Amino acid sequence: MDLDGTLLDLAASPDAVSPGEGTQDMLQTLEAAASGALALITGRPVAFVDSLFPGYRFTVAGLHGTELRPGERIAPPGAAETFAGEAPTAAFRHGRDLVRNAAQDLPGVLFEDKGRAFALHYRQAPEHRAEVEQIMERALICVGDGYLLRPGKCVVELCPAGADKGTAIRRLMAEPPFAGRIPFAAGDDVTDEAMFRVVNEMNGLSLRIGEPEMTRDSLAMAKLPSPADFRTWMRRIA
Ligand SMILES: O=P(O)(O)OC[C@H]1O[C@H](O[C@H]2O[C@H](CO)[C@@H](O)[C@H](O)[C@H]2O)[C@H](O)[C@@H](O)[C@@H]1O
Repeated sequence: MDLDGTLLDLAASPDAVSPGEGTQDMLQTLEAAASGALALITGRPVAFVDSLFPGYRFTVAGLHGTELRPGERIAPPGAAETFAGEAPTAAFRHGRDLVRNAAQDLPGVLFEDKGRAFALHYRQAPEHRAEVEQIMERALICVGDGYLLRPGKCVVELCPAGADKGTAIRRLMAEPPFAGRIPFAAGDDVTDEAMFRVVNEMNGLSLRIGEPEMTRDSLAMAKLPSPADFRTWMRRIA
């Protein structure tokens, strides 16, 4: 499942999210019931996800599938390294610094450094959307080949190309304990549609979270209006 807007309520800034009481226990219960076949598939870095769930490592596909780290139920702590792809190039670091500096001139626009990716958020300053898009388009030219822009909810991200949430599902489904199961994927954003496409191809179940006007064109076969509804449903299953 996806995190922001699916399991977690959306917040004003990237750092202001919290899983809320009981969510970690619920996920661990579901993970145990599925013999470890539960993964968090997110645009966040793996390290940020770990910080949300202290003392426990879930299986996480981070940075839209760029990073992959098996959880402690399927690989003991210490044994499970994060696969993170290529290290950032000098051009990437230069592009990132340009964007960080440009954000300082736009009140309410937030820069998020995610290691091998970065994002510019305009949730608190929607009037700057066009400038944010232009800054990120210039950054893409600056970092060169091997990267792409991902527009999301009040955000534009610059990420390594070559992976998305659909490729993350394929990689997970090729290995135990996921292999041979019917996949279920839940998400709330355009970047989650890649997961739904793959899960639907595998005759699995796909669920998009969001109000009906936002989810009308989704590939997902089922819809729920909010993260709170999703958590209630997951708790019932747990
Ligand atoms: O794939 P996800 O787990 O859904 O992550 C997508 C991006 O989510 C975060 O941004 C979004 O959530 C913020 C906190 O609620 C919100 O302020 C922002 O407007 C949303 O776009 C995160 O900051 C990004 O790094 C993720 O890629």
